[in-house]
Amino acid sequence: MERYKLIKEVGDGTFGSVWRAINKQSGEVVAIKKMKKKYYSWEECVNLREVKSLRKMNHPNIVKLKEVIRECDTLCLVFEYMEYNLYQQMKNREKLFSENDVRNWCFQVFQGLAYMHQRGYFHRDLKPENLLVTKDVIKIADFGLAREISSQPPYTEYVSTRWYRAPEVLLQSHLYGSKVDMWAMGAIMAELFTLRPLFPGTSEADEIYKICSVIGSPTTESWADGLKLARDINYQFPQLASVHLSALIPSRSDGAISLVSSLCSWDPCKRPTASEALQHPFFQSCFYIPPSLRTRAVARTPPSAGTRGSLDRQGLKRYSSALPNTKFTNNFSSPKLHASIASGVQRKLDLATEDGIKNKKSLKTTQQSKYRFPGKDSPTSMNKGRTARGVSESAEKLANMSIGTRRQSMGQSRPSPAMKAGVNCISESGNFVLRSGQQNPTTGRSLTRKVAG
Ligand SMILES: Nc1ncnc2c1ncn2[C@@H]1O[C@H](COP(=O)(O)OP(=O)(O)OP(=O)(O)O)[C@@H](O)[C@H]1O
Repeated sequence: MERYKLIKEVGDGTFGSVWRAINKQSGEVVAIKKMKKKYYSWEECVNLREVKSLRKMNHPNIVKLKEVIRECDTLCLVFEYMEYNLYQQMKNREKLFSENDVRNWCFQVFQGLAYMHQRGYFHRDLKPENLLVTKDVIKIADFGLAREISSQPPYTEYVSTRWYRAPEVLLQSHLYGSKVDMWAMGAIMAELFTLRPLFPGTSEADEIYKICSVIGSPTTESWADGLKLARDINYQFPQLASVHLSALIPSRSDGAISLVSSLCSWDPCKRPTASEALQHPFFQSCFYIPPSLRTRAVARTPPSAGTRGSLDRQGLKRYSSALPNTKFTNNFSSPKLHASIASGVQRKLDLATEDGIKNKKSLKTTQQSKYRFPGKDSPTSMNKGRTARGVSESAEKLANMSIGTRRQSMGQSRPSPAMKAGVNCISESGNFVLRSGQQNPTTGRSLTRKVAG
């Protein structure tokens, strides 16, 4: 760690505090995530989900893990540095993003997701805070909850930030998969368009209520499996009609509305895969430029997005049924500040109401979304209890909405017994470098929690 100079804390998440730092030798600016938990063995570090999954990823839209260092039982993950997260981009903005901005970002994220899903991983915690931006390039970060698709369900940990959490996870399905990322992307896309969260639930029950009030309560046709999941936990969906998304996301193209609508389908099987999303007519003007083919001529284009001349017929056909009577045009209307958006509804989770799930009122009242500040009082903060206890509590809470409970069995990895602390390092190349005896007494210090920027 003495090779790096820490400059400024730029993020404080559940698992680690993130610092902007400089590599003293090369001058390279990096982001160093200092994990809060102590790591008493190197095995523990290399088996960490974030390390295991990220080491296998090499994609322009996935944040690069450059180095892993264990020093004095503190684990530090060294990443390429990114300037902002998407939430920071949105929070103080008054003017809406253009449809092209949203298109370019989403096209890149879907490429990262398609790569990740094809490699057998899904992220499980996509949210604006985990999408990092430098100039017009966007990358997926925070693989702390990433799962191998081939790993054996049931998945029992507390998963994803509530506002972006897929209905099958809210209903405690143990068999969910990569489509949870697609749901989250639908919610994120809508938020990018309006600068307001689409489903700002104040509790898990309210989250389902908010979803029902936007996409309508599920039916046998729209999600038979979901009705069964609800029956299993004695949960009754509130009966609500859907609202056309164009009313909530005004002044956006039919293609944009159609994509958000298909991503936010109750039934995971009806959500497009990331590769299918890339074929959606919304992206008809985008194309992928493989890194090896990039030239100076396209240097100003985001590394993985460009302009595609011709409409992808297959994509149009696939999606023409998503919204009947939808015409796909390239005629994107200029964003107008909708009155309700201009009024500045933002988000802050009322923590007091989180437990109000037992209060049946929470199922009936549509809560007003409020301002949210990064790292504080956000639904993210609820993940601070991403523990076995958190799961059983949430399961119980949801079941308490009506009658009866279904208990989950939960496993949580226990830290290995303390081992002699040394300095371990794994580099970008994937080679292990053991640097024992280079302990830096200062690196074990505890950091104050502070959110910068
Ligand atoms: N590579 C990076 N470059 C710049 N900033 C970063 C980088 N990685 C993370 N950050 C900042 O730090 C914040 C927290 O990082 P991260 O999500 O990895 O931590 P976490 O403890 O896993 O958080 P969470 O509570 O979301 O699980 C991010 O939202 C982002 O603002």
